[in-house]
Amino acid sequence: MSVTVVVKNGASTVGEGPHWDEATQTLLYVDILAGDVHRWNSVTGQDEKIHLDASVGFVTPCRKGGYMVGLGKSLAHMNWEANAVTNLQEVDLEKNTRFNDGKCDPSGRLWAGTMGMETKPTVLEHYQGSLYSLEKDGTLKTHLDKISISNGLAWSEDNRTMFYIDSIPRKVYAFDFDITTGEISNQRTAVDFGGPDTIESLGFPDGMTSDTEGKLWVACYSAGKVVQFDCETGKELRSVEFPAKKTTSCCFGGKNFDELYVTCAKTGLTEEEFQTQQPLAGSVFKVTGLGVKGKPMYVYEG
Ligand SMILES: O=C(O)[C@H](O)[C@@H](O)[C@H](O)[C@H](O)CO
Ligand SMILES: [Zn+2]
Repeated sequence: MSVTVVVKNGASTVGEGPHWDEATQTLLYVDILAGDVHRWNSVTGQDEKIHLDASVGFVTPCRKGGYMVGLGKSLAHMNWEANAVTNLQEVDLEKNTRFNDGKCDPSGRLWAGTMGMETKPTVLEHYQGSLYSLEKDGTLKTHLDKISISNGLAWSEDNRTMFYIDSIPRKVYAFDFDITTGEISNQRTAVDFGGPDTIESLGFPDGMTSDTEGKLWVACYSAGKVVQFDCETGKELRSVEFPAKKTTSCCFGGKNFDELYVTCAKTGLTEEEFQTQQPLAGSVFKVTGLGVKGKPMYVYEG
């Protein structure tokens, strides 16, 4: 197994939301607080970016062209070439929140959640966020409220379970998932990161993905790790370490979906800490030789 840097310091704030675009062999990711969407071309090695006028929590391609982004409190469609953004839905009207992580489910519906504004990483007013879905017909549904940091999403191989992270309780939740109606029910804890004594070693669960064996790969923010968990037992199976502490999310990519791409944040480090301790903060990493695979990511079908 080896970890390499593919985009050194690609993000200047919070690198997040990696999405492998199979058709173009590019990796999309966001730099949340900078308001930037990045596109790294694995063939040419070029990293291009587009700047939007609010924070951007996630990016995901649309079947019809362009991308969906979580822009401030809006779900918006972005046309990269035209540098044009169209707001489709606005949420949390009375609240001081922003969209954070988002991802499409196996039927092409978009799921995304919000969080309160952090005064520094992981410090924020709790319970201000909600989890939403944007149906393929463009309607918005609210599924959960009182979320603190809405984060990673993943679905089981049989599409009957949805996994979802709220970073502050430090839990990966499982729900029964009805792919036809898009309803979630029967919330339980799949992985519990444990009590305060485990913050040092495991950090906060952040973004995640699943492999073809149905195991979850969870980025452990502030621990500099991505950990593979068995979602049936909640047990840690394997751990991959990175030369940056604020690991935020991961996805499988590459021609065979056997490479794990990992984003991380720089926000919260002083310039001195960045220079002397974590000069790779904000970079995008690639892990090869894991011996597991993911599969093509879902896109918005609306
Ligand atoms: O990456 C994210 O999802 C958030 O936007 C970040 O702010 C951090 O990860 C969070 O502080 C720890 O969970
Ligand atoms: Zn996240």
